[in-house]
Amino acid sequence: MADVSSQQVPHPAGERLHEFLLAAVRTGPDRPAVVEYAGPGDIRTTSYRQLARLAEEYADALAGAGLRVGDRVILQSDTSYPAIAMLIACSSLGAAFVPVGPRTPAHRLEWITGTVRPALHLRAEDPPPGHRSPQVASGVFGPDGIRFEPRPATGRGGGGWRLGVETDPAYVIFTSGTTGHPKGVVMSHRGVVAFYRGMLGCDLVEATDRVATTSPLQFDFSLLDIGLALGSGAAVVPVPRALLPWPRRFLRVLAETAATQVNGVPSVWRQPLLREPAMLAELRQIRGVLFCGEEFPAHEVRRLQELLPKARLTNCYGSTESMACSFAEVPSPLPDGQSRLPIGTAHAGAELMLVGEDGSPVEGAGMPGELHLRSPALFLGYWDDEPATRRALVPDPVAPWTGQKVLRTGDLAYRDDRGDFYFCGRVDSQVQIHGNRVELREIEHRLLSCPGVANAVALVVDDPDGVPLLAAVVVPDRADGCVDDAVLLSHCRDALPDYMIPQRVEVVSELPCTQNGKTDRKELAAWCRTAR
Ligand SMILES: Nc1ncnc2c1ncn2[C@@H]1O[C@H](COS(=O)(=O)NC(=O)C[C@H](N)c2ccccc2)[C@@H](O)[C@H]1O
Repeated sequence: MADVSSQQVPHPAGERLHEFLLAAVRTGPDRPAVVEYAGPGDIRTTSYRQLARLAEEYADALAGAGLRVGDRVILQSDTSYPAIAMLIACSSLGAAFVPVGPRTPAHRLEWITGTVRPALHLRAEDPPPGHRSPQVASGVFGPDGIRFEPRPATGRGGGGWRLGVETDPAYVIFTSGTTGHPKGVVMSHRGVVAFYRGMLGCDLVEATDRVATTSPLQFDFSLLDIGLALGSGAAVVPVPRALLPWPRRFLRVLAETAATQVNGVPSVWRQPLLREPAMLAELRQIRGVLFCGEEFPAHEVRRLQELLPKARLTNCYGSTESMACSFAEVPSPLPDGQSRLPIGTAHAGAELMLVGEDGSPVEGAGMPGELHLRSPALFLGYWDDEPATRRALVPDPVAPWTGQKVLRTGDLAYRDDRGDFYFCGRVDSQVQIHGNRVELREIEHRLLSCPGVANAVALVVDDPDGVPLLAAVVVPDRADGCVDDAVLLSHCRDALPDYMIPQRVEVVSELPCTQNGKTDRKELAAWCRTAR
């Protein structure tokens, strides 16, 4: 029986993900590890002992199916008790899990599968119809085990026996890429555990807490939530994603599961604040709210503080290449004149620094520069993409001779006179849509591949309520000047996740250009604001 719990002495090669996540089995085996909302009045609690046991059952079945150190496993599921047990099982066998959403478009799943060449594609029970590569063994998993379809050959040939060590990949998360395809962020056990250790130093959560997670498994925010809860001996509360668009149902989940910490991108709060303030104010058990992925508008922060005066708000900043790196407590109440939240400074064990265009450190308060992160939690690199990796992991600008690499975040920021950083934009065309990282060029690649489109630009414009939305401006290649919106959007849906589908399409005869002939995106954005 594979032993994935932490009863064994931590692995001589260093602590790995499964040992970190199950450490609480030793101190509180019967404490709640996962609290699931199965419907009104139907709350299902799983203990650390039960979680460890299911992970062991999965690990045995996977080992019996021939899974080995270094293999990859596509894990297609929402965040759930079985999914958490499965990622623990993969970690215990030294296999890297690749989380993807249940409704990942076929093109995207096919591309990810062809890129990471997984040994196994595992889907949560009752999966929606989706892409399955005939070359890849697959299975369906749930609380009762794994059902392989067909059972993959055991004892696969080639590649010798390897020992799992902490510098091995723990997971690969695919995020938007500028080449028109997503890029795989490879995170090691050492990196993710180092981040978790730094995060626990912020004392955000206690063992009696229940941490509601609202992010999909393929967004590393969910992995932060799982590590924050389980690393603290607390419980994870997966909020069913189908309920998030319905504020009353979302808040009912928080009430019935007695969630005390609620984590999510800022936009999860937009509708509850607008439509159910009274119901939100009744959730007095909530003592912490953590958000990340994009800026939380100050007026919404103030409204949330009014409704949940006891809750500590934490602005978490970072990128998937280090999971995150800073946790700034929001002043309560947010001072009237303050329109922007600080992202603070790096968590214990890491350092954020500003670098100017000339490559030298920027020290003074108020001076903008590009954030660089020096940390043991940095990713290993982008999957099979050395050039992109070299652009992201660069020599330490302060001491390039050491060989140490630091993460070049692409984020612009400045320090205030207390030394706290404030995010102030990007150096490229990456944007955040409801907390999701989006390379506009990936959308443009897809738009341009649609028959009938001669040119296309994707951009973010604010709707009349000031909410950012994704717009596509296309130039048809036909003399009749028409592009069928429905055809264009269907073409996008075949390859892009839902948050990357343009919410507005404008057809123009030509794109405005700057003097040097580049598309004038500022002019285009201004035109979009007036075009409706
Ligand atoms: N608090 C912020 N204010 C303002 N802009 C931000 C902020 N957090 C990110 N961002 C932006 O989002 C980019 C990272 O995008 S991402 O790689 O998809 N990762 C995320 O958004 C989530 C990130 N991995 C994470 C996961 C779990 C907890 C915290 C952070 C950053 O480079 C920033 O541009």
